Amino acid sequence: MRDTLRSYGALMGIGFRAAPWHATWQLLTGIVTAVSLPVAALGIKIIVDASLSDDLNGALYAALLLGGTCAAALASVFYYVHCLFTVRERAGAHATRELMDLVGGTHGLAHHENPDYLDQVQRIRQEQDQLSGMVNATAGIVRVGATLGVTAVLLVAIDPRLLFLPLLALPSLWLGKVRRDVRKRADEATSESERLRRHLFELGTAPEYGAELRVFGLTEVLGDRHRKVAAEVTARRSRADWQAAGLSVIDAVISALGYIGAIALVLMLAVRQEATPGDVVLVVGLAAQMSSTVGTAVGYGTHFLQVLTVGQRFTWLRRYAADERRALRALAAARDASAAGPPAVPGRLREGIELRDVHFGYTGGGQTREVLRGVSCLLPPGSVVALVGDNGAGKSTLVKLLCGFYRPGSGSVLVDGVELSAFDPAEWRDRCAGAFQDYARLEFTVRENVGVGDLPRIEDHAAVGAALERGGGSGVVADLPDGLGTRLGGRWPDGVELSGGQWQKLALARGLMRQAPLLCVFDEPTAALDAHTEHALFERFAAAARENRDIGGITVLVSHRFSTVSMADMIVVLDDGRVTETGTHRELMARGGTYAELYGLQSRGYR
Ligand SMILES: Nc1ncnc2c1ncn2[C@@H]1O[C@H](COP(=O)(O)OP(=O)(O)OP(=O)(O)O)[C@@H](O)[C@H]1O
Repeated sequence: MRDTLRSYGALMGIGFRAAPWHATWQLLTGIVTAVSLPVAALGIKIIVDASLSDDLNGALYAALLLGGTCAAALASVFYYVHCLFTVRERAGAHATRELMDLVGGTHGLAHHENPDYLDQVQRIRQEQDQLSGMVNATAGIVRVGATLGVTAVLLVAIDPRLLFLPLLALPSLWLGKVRRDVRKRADEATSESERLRRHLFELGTAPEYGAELRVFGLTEVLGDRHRKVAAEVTARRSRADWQAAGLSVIDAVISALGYIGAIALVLMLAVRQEATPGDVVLVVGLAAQMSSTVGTAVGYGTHFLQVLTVGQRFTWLRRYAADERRALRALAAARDASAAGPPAVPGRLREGIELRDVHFGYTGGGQTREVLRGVSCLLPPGSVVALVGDNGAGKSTLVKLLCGFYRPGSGSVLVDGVELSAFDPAEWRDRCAGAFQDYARLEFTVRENVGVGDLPRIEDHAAVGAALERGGGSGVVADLPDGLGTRLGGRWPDGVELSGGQWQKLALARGLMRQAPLLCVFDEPTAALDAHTEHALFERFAAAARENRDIGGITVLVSHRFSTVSMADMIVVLDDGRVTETGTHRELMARGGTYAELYGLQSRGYR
């Protein structure tokens, strides 16, 4: 219950922080709109009774009441709708911004491997529109409550037995919930098939898979599978729709019986002179309003529960991020409390980076699978180190540990003898640079795309130009209509789409923006480039790294092309999470081990 209240408070907080006045006015004008309907029915009753008893003044006052109520209702409806859209829009922007901060602001990458985290984030991303809907859902429920409340008072004033009419909202609400559950069960039962249906559609229509589908003649197979899965989904969901329709009929019958019962009761009272003709008109009017009020209540109730479910995920994510921040603060406090204070990241590396018996595993499905099994090696200062090994040997994982994205399960990563985890993570990150396999295609201008690699110098055209030159991307820019100012990405009217290799060259340039990094990693960022271009680029990186020797910066290259890595000062061969060989190309060739064997195989393949 506390969690539910907290989620509710969080979503209302978003609405009220984003648009405080509009949110308040939405609630207030909602009440005015809601009350105006039964009050208008009351006005009609007074007019009828006053006219029948020749009370001209009473009829006129009632007419004024009616006119005033209608005017207030009309004005408040307009303002209500204006407030609704404003709150939704501003709260939506506020919520998505917070969502980006919560997901992107989490320090490491480990949470991206946590299945619970991934599941929650995926669902919130799908349902993020709902995050802005709590003020609206609340305003709707308040409206319904106000209408039912005033209606109940008016009916009780005629005869307390008429109270059963608003109470009939309860079975309607219950049936509405049952209908929602029926549909939800059908959605859940078909969610996997639905995901498959979407995946098949995506495969069949995405341009990037077009060539492969045609070569393998898969278009028809995919179409058949899609039809079959879609038929399954539709059959299950239409069964649920029929059940829901049956429940709606029961609901309608109960409402109709209530309507008839209320009119019969008031007519009986009128015959016995216990109710006026105006009372009959009032009950008929209120009973007619009742069915739409109950329908609205069911709609808003459902909406409220849906928004609340997303809100619970959102507060889960907030808590997760807060726990992570707390853990980081505790770490920082521990660093601060140590006698020497928190160590500063060195200006230059003197001893290098040492991996000492590093173990690391990914956790998923309640199990941890060890990927690095006791890795030990020293990356000397000022060196270019190449990491090689089969697919899945653990190269990328090692690179991420060096960047501080993950912490070893056991063992140490020491930077000049100091535990990497002892540094302020942001400070260490500022001294790292490079490019990764999964580089981002930032659809900004070329200057921004590259310049974000060193935010303080994003406007520095010369720095961006130099990084492009080093990353082999100058030729890409030369062909673009507005040079560095060209907008990238095919989905924009003035955007230019690039090839995979061209995007990759920009990602490389981005990774080369920072000045004097202590650690520069290139984790297969050249897979889309041909072997010669990769070789030339890596030679350039290595030359730049050697120029940077005075600060002891270490460059780590990961590649499957042995001809490319042969120029490194040190080659580390990883096999199934263990270092099996280290040395220069010459030393490893002389040893005649795995490296020599794979190098030989590859060079024969190229011949
Ligand atoms: N995020 C992850 N969650 C779970 N397991 C992972 C994750 N990333 C990698 N692994 C597993 O860890 C092992 C090492 O992966 P890693 O990406 O480090 O290898 P790699 O040597 O870089 O491979 P490749 O040359 O194919 O890029 C693999 O078995 C992989 O399946």
